[in-house]
Amino acid sequence: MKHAYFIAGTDTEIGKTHAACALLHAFRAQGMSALGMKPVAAGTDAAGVNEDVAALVAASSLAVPAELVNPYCFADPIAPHIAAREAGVTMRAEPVVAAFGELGKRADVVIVEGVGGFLVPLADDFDAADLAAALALPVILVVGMRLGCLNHALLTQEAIRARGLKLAGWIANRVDPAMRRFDENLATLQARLHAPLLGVIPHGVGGAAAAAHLALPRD
Ligand SMILES: Nc1ncnc2c1ncn2[C@@H]1O[C@H](COP(=O)(O)OP(=O)(O)OP(=O)(O)O)[C@@H](O)[C@H]1O
Ligand SMILES: C[C@H](N)[C@H](N)CCCCCC(=O)O
Ligand SMILES: [Mg+2]
Repeated sequence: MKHAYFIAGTDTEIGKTHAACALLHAFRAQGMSALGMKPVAAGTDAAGVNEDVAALVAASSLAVPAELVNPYCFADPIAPHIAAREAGVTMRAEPVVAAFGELGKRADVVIVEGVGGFLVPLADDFDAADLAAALALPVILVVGMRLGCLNHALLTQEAIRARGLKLAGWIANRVDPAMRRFDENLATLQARLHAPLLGVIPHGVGGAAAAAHLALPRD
């Protein structure tokens, strides 16, 4: 494995999966093999499929066992620690770290999507930030560009730093095409986030087309 990143977001439903898939395509376009991972997923369809996992698998260049891509999956689209408690499961870092290690043996790049926002609880004394720390990964922050994102992005930057993790870059994802003062908001984030802007993903652009809007992180 040459590169691996933890994809954090300013919130749930702001484009972590969308950006993670774009990054997988961007690395693949450089001739690297790339795998997506979703350690914790909440919400499945009638066939038991989680749409984030399906999207990451579709954007990956290799087929690997599902339990490596997604060690923890719950049916209900609710806060994952609640879904886990109801299922009688106590989530821990170790199975995720082990699965991540296996993925790393098979691909040049592993892109790990978090769950919800950066501090989402996973168990009584364990949250998504702990998971990123256990994996010891640099973080790429996806900012869902809409009113309110400045505060969410800056809080997340502080939380990443507080866990001793590196913010390797950030992606501005245009979830709200009608966001007012987009350019000024983008400039505000560029001034206050201490990491390179990897790109702006336009609204309605995904997959390989979105990859064309991204620069790969330097490290
Ligand atoms: N740039 C974009 N243009 C249009 N739609 C987008 C864009 N980015 C994300 N979306 C849509 O917004 C929704 C949320 O995106 P996505 O599933 O990637 O969010 P997420 O942060 O991964 O959410 P979760 O916390 O559930 O994992 C999806 O329907 C997705 O298709
Ligand atoms: C179900 C959803 N799409 C995500 N998988 C989980 C989001 C958890 C958010 C918890 C919270 O911060 O309130
Ligand atoms: Mg997602």
